[in-house]
Amino acid sequence: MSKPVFSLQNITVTVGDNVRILDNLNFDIFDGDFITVLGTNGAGKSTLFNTIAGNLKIASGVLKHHDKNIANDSAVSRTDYIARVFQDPKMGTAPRMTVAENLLLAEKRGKKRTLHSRGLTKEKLAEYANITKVMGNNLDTRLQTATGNLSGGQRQALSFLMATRVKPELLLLDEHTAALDPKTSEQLMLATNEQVTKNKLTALMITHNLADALKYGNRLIILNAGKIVLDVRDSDKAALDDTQILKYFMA
Ligand SMILES: Nc1ncnc2c1ncn2[C@@H]1O[C@H](COP(=O)(O)OP(=O)(O)OP(=O)(O)O)[C@@H](O)[C@H]1O
Repeated sequence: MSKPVFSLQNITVTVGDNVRILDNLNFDIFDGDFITVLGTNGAGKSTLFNTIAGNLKIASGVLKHHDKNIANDSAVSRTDYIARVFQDPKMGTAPRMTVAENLLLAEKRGKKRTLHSRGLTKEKLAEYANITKVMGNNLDTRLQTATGNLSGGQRQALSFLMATRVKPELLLLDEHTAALDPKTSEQLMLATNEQVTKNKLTALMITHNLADALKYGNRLIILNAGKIVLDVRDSDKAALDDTQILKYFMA
C-alpha cells in the first residue's frame, strides 16, 4: 500500500484530570479512502476530527501530513488542505454574503482570502448555476440570496460545495446530514457520495446511521472510549451487517 496522506501515531488527547478522550490512537488515512466513522455518543469521533483539524491540542503522539509532523500547526494553516462540513447548517458559510460570494470565497483555499465581487463574472455565475443545480434543491435559483435566508438543506448543500470547491486533501464530514429532514438528508448523502467518488476525494464521514455507514465508502472505523475497535475496508467492510457492528458498540 502507498504511503498515507495523514498518519496518526500514538495520539492521546486528555481533558480535565488526565482523562483520555483519545487513547493512544494509531490510524493511517490513504489517498482516496472514503471512511465512515461510527461510535456511541462520547466515543471520541468529533475529538478525532478536532485533533486532525487542529482545534484540539494533543497530549502526546505524532500527526503526520505526508512527511511533516503538523501536530503543532494552527487550525487556520491546516484549512489550506483540510475542509470540514459540520452538523449545524449555520457553520461553514458567511450568512450576510450571497451564495455566489460564498462560492467565490471558497475558491481561495490556500490563498489570501480577500473577496472582490467583480470576480463574479457572467461565466462564473453560469458555472455556479451548474454546480448548484446538481444538488437538486433549487440552490441554483438562489445564487444572489444572502446565505442566512436559505433553508437548512440549501445551506448545508452550499457548505458541502464550498468544502469541495477546491479539492481538499482531506474532507471531514461531521454528521453533515443529521440536522436535515429524511428526504433532504438522503439527497445530500447521494450528492456527497457522487462527488467523493467522482472526484476521488479522501474523506472521513461521522454518522449515526448504520445503513449509511455500511452502504457508503470503502472503509469503516468504529470508535469506542477513545480507541479504534474496528477498522475494515473493501470486501471485509462489504461483508459486515448491523448485528456485527452493534457488538463493537459494547466492546
Ligand atoms: N473540550 C473538551 N473538554 C472536556 N471534555 C471534552 C471536550 N471535548 C470532548 N470532551 C469529552 O470527550 C468525550 C468524547 O467527546 P466527542 O465529542 O469526541 O464524542 P463523539 O463520539 O463525537 O460523540 P457524539 O456522537 O455525541 O457527537 C466526551 O465524553 C466529551 O464530553
